[in-house]
Amino acid sequence: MDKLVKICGLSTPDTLDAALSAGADWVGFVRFPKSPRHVSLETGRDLSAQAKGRALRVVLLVDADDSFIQEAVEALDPDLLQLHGHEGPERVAAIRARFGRPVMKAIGIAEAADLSGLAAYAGVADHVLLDAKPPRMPDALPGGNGLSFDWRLLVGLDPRLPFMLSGGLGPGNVTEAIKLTGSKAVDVSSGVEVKPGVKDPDKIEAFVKAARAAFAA
Ligand SMILES: O=C(O)c1ccccc1N[C@@H]1O[C@H](COP(=O)(O)O)[C@@H](O)[C@H]1O
Repeated sequence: MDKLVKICGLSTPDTLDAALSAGADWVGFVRFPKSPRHVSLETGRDLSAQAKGRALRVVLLVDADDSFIQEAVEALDPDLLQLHGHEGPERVAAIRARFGRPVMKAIGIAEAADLSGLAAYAGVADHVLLDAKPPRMPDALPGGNGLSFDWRLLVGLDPRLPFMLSGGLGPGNVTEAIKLTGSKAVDVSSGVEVKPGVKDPDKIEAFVKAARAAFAA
C-alpha cells in the first residue's frame, strides 16, 4: 500500500475542501444513519462530485443490504467501499463482485488474536482497516469512537500486508503511531473534530501534515 492519508466522516463542502487542500489521498463519506457523520444521498452526491479527481472517494457502510449499497453506489459513485460492520469474508467477496468496486474491510482489534482476521480478509478485500474494537455498550457505534488499540500489537506485522491504521488517531499522536507500527496508511475521523460530526479544518490540515512528515522520516 502506498503512503496514504484518509480523512473520514466529511459531511460539508468546507471541511471536504479543507481535506482536499491539505492533500488527503482518500476522503470518506458515511452512509450509516446512526452515525453523527451520516450524509444523505443528495449531500453525498454533491460532496463526491466535489472530490472527484482530487482524492479517492470512499463510502463507509455498516452491514448494509444490497439495495442500500446500490443506492449509495449510484448516488456517490465511490472509488472504494469501506465495510465497517460484521461482514464476513464471503459477504465481502460478494459485495466486491456485485458492485465492481474495490473494498476495504474494517477489523476491530483489542488483542493479538484479533489480527488473525487480517489473513482471512487479505485474500478477498483490497485493503484491511485496523480499528479499535467498539466499547461494549448497546448503542456504541462500530467505529468513529475516537478509541485507540494497543499499537504494540502490530509490531512485527508484515508491512507488505495491505492494512490501514485507524482508531483514536489525531494530529497529536499520528507521528508516534506511524513510527511504532510502520503503517503506511492512516485514517482519522473523531481526532479532527470539535465535536462528533463536526470537523475542524485546522485539525485536518495538522493531521495531514503530521502524517506526511512521519512517513518521510
Ligand atoms: O465515523 C463514524 O461515524 C463511523 C460509524 C460507523 C463505523 C465507522 C465509523 N468511522 C470509522 O471508524 C474509524 C475510526 O474512527 P476514529 O478516528 O476513531 O473516530 C475510521 O476509520 C472511521 O472511518
